[in-house]
Amino acid sequence: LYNVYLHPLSKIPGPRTWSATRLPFIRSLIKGTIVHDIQKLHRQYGPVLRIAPNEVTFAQPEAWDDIFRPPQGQLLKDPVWWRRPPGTPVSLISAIEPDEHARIRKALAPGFTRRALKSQEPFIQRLVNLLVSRLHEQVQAQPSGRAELDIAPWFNFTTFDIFGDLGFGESFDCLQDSRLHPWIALLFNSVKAAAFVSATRFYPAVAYVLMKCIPPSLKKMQRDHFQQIADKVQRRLNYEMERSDIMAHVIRDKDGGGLSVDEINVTFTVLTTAGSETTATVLSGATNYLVQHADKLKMLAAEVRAAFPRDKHDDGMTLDALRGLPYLNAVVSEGLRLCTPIPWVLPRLVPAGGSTVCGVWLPGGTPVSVQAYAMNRDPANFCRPDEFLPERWLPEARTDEESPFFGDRPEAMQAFSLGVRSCMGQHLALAEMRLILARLVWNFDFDAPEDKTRWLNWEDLRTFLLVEKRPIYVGLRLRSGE
Ligand code: HEM
Repeated sequence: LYNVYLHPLSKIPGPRTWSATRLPFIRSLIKGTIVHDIQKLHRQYGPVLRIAPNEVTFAQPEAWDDIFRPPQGQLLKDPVWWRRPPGTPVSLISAIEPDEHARIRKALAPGFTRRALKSQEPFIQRLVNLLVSRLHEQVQAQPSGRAELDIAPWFNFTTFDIFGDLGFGESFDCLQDSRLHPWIALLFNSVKAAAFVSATRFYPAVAYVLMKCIPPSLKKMQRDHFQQIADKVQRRLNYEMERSDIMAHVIRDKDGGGLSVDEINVTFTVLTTAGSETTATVLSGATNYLVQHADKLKMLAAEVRAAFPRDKHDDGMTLDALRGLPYLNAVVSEGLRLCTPIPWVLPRLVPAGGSTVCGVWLPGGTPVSVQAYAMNRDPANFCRPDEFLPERWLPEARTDEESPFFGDRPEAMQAFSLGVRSCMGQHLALAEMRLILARLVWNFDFDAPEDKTRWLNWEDLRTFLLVEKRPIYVGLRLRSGE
């Protein structure tokens, strides 16, 4: 009764059950329906929504600035989600205190600039070449000349291999072996459990008991999982030759008092997932939409093939050259909008003394978050929001008043977030997505599965901190005439 009627947040719209206790939120988190449940609640209650007794979430473009780059200084991450077990080293992602975060980010930053990306390009190109050859083999193994396969793992193979190469100087060899490295397989298998463990954090006593109940074999598995990355880091640190990868900058900075080996280990463990699974999700989602929208796929293939004529090999597709293709960029942006891999950016805390977010005054200590999924699919921000329409991102949609997308609010979509904690890997992610999509449509003719029961509806996927994995079947044959 206190929470519903007397709490300082009692005037914020939201369902009574969610305002009264944290339990409906937790149920939704464990079921994997949190993103969709909150989207429905936003439709019903508006862009400012109370989703727990003490927490408010926003689906309004202004929330990006108010939460992630307010003029009075950054709002800190909510420790409920990021608290580390005592004695464990801090990583870039778990660092809450601004000075500590800035120190780690500064050590990593030189490895993520546009200039650094240019020197990393040969590593990326080599692995995307390998992806194309592997898919060639899949097609050639079919007497009909058409392979129908689940493309999602192939994107994971490629993005994890790329991060492995750029981060540790050795790829995970997923493309080489055409299978997920056991480290990644275990990561995917533990995602649901991770959502469950996160849910217990709201009840420290439950979390304590749960941690005590974890069998020693599982704890060992967790230690071994971490150790594999620590071993990779160690091998890279011992590497004698100069290599223009992400770690090279960290090593240079280490001698100048940068990160400790423990901090490198934990930071690169989280980076492996942050830098690979995210990009693979968007690539899977965009490809899923493309094969189900043959007209858009045709336009993309036409643009890429015209820019890189057939008499030249597709090796000429440099990252720089691809940056200038408008339809390719539009497809990537539409993929980021509809299949955003971080559909709900975890909460920040309103500073002591309280503050105003989207015109609503909130007491100090209130967790506030942004619902990217709800915002990206809100008709107030995007015309025909649930449809895959890359045209909305073309430059003419901004200038032509007749365009149905003239009234879109592109600033509502901030897939990489904003401010001092925005995504460090956005140049790399965009480059990978452009290159992989372009190389695929240049080399292959894609289509949707003949059996419609194999079509995936992206909205059906659940979210357990990461977006659920399901097969994305596509048909592919060698580009016609070859
Ligand atoms: C399509 C792909 C990607 C998307 C949509 C994406 C999105 C995001 C978002 C929304 C955040 C902010 C999270 C928060 O504040 O809670 C973030 C943070 C971050 N991302 Fe990405 N990301 C992508 C790919 C990558 C890649 C390829 C890398 C690096 C290899 C990367 C590295 C990072 C890092 C290091 C942070 C933490 C920054 C900090 O706390 O200072 N991301 N990303």
